[in-house]
Amino acid sequence: MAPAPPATAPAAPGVQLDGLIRRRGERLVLREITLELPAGGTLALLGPNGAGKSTLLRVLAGLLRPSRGRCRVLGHELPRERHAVRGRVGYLAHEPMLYRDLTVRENLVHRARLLRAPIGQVDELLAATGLQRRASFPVAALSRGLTQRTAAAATLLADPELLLLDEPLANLDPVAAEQLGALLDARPFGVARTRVIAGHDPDAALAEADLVLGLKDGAVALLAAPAAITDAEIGALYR
Ligand SMILES: Nc1ncnc2c1ncn2[C@@H]1O[C@H](COP(=O)(O)OP(=O)(O)OP(=O)(O)O)[C@@H](O)[C@H]1O
Repeated sequence: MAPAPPATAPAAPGVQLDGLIRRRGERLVLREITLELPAGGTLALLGPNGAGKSTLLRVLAGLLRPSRGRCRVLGHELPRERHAVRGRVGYLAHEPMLYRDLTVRENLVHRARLLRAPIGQVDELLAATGLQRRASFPVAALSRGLTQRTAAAATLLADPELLLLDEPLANLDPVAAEQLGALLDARPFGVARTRVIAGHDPDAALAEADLVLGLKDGAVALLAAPAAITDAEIGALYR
């Protein structure tokens, strides 16, 4: 007798890159990156300044087109099927994407409306990020760390399935780093989030990732599970 089909279709991979190339003018900024990250997995991006980490995150966010090769997130081809992942991907950029003249709360309400997220999430996230007392401050009047917390809260609206995080804990004091780290870690409801995290802390990357991509001058210098990576390989990435 034929085996019964699975009750639910397996989840599409969180991220699939196939020969991804991105040029800036004549320069190759990403050179032939191929990888697959299962849904619910965490990919850590490491590499020296200018290696291409932020550029890769921008491609995954649908903000830059691949020059060649393929990029799929949550099972959808970018940029062609970008509409299918709208509101399902949270991108915390290096430079916070906030309106500086609007207050913290106004920024979050505006983003919640755009994403059609329940407005109740704004208060939940203000509390979870310790921003309640600053909710009526314009973003322009916030310190860098508080701005980063606001940007993180905005990223989490609509409970995204895929988080793209560019140095998410930069500028945060230790308490805020722990608080935000926990928020960006777990998925409050349902299955775990898929995450791609760029950073400069190899120890943290090895501790939290399922897969590590080391980029050097846009090329894949390292692609392995943390347990298979040696100190020497990490060292070579930065030489
Ligand atoms: N807007 C731009 N125009 C032209 N070149 C750019 C632009 N943004 C980035 N680059 C170039 O693309 C390359 C990759 O930059 P990217 O910001 O992706 O690196 P990164 O690994 O994120 O660096 P960092 O660790 O410093 O944040 C660099 O050589 C950079 O100079």
